[in-house]
Amino acid sequence: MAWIDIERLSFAYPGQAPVVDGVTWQMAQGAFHCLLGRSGCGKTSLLQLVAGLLQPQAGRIVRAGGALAAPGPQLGVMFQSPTLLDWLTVLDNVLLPLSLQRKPTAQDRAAAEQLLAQLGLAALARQHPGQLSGGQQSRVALARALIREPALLLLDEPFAALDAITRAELQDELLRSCRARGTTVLFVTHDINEAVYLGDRVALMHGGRLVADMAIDLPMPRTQAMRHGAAFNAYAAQVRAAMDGASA
Ligand SMILES: Nc1ncnc2c1ncn2[C@@H]1O[C@H](COP(=O)(O)OP(=O)(O)OP(=O)(O)O)[C@@H](O)[C@H]1O
Repeated sequence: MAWIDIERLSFAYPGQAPVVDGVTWQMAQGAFHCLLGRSGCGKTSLLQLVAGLLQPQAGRIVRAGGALAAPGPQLGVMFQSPTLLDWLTVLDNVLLPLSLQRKPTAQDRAAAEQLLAQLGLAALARQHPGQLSGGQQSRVALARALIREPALLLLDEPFAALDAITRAELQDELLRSCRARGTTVLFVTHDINEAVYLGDRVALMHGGRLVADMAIDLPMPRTQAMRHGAAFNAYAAQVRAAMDGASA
């Protein structure tokens, strides 16, 4: 059974045609699902529906693991812009989802320090976000999304603004973190190579509809060398063809 079962979901902004139009989609627990599509096809709107930040006009989302609050302890969210608070230290930014609800404990602080260390930021814990590079800020935002060990992680083009090398590093760190915790991931991107590298499955959206949901059967863990291999390129070509077919 699917962990998240999206049934004939539709959503329109007031006075407009639907931007999510009868989407049916199953997400398996612990799997990395990429949602790929051209700009404006409705990816962010669908992610916000899954997050509970928008309410559908038709259809429903059934969650086998119980209702997910938005944003609650079971749900982590990360957007393209890191949206860190500059008056807080890096460590306190990571602890923010906890400190909005209660006073962080010594154990919470140790967990945050450990996450920062895993993401190569141990030395920057007492700095403020304005003193960090864009890639370092994205790492802090990723640590903040992971601090409550959410069952479901929703990411909306989180690495789109980064240079290619930093982006590749963060993709590997994200995969490692999510595999280690068994996190279910919905990752929105418009980059075919990113979707194929990260995804167990790549779902394709076009004009508000989900037009394909393809399995990517590449070995785990992914390695950067795979990007140059025949299997990776065959999947990228398959996804590209499906995108071209959808817009033909
Ligand atoms: N708050 C809003 N009010 C009205 N229309 C909106 C709003 N947000 C998005 N839209 C419109 O809904 C459509 C889908 O937008 P959405 O952000 O979901 O697409 P997307 O696939 O995520 O695009 P991108 O890749 O450019 O972020 C677009 O035509 C957009 O202009």
